[in-house]
Amino acid sequence: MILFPNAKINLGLYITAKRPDGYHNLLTAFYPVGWRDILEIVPAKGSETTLTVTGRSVECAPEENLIMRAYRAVAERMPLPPVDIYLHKVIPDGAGLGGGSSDAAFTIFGLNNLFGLGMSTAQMAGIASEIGADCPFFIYDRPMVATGIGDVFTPCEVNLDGVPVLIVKPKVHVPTRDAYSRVTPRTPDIDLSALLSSPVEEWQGRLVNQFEDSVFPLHPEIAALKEELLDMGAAYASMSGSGSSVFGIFPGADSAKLSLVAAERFPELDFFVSTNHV
Ligand SMILES: C[C@@](CO)(OP(=O)(O)O)[C@H](O)COP(=O)(O)OP(=O)(O)OC[C@H]1O[C@@H](n2ccc(N)nc2=O)[C@H](O)[C@@H]1O
Ligand SMILES: Nc1ncnc2c1ncn2[C@@H]1O[C@H](COP(=O)(O)OP(=O)(O)O)[C@@H](O)[C@H]1O
Repeated sequence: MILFPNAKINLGLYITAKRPDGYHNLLTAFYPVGWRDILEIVPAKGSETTLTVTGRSVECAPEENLIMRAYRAVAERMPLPPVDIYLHKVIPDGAGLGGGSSDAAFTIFGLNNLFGLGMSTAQMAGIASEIGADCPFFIYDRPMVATGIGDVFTPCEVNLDGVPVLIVKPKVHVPTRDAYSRVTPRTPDIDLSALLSSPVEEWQGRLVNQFEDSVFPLHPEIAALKEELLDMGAAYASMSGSGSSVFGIFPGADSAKLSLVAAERFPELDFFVSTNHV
């Protein structure tokens, strides 16, 4: 079975409270984009489950890879044969794009289909929530307003079909835990679903990622990249999640031309132009 785990961006992100367990409640919209890894799951040749990673290197031991954690979380609950898993890593990590969480969620989904495990979407999301706060979203993988720790969902309408979104990853890596430790929670006076259903030209200045307040002073190159996307004509630009990726939304632009412009402007950076949500 071959799967193509996709990345996400956050459209607005507000950290509303610190919880007694150390996690934070937030308000955000998750928006799936077409930057994808390649994941193959096949019945094992031997008696053990294996993971082989190619492409971009993932900075953790194979058994700590979120894919293996997802396999073990399913195997704890039901009989599961060993599998050989092949990951070709494309999505940058430490990027606020949820690439590792997506791999884990697609592993749960893939095992469910490959072996006819009969898990419901809600059961799969429940297992995903043990892997990471971002992980359950990828089981649903459609535009969602999220609250709680990012695990309580309401579908939302975002009118970006066919609109190019340019995502650029600066070289800096922002650890999620550090980013959360620097924010001061506050409750925003905003109706996020209503704002997202308004034209994208009305978002800048009204739709905010609160992580920018603490991440930009530490990493001015991320702030500069956001400004550059606005200079290039983005109707809206923001950092995604806890960074370090920045994205710009370009209504009316030609995606192929935008890719060429990005390749000229950011010759040393990873970037991707996504035109449709998944
Ligand atoms: C910030 C967000 C926004 O979508 O995304 P990324 O920037 O990572 O993509 C997410 O909340 C990241 O979710 P995820 O990356 O799955 O976080 P986890 O692995 O569960 O947690 C990593 C650490 O972040 C902090 N954390 C995470 C989620 C949350 N709601 N509150 C927190 O305080 C905790 O300190 C935790 O130890
Ligand atoms: N399959 C995976 N892909 C990417 N990162 C992974 C994976 N498994 C574990 N990790 C670890 O998770 C961290 C980043 O996860 P990721 O979800 O890509 O973060 P972010 O959304 O913050 O960019 C990295 O430190 C990496 O070592």
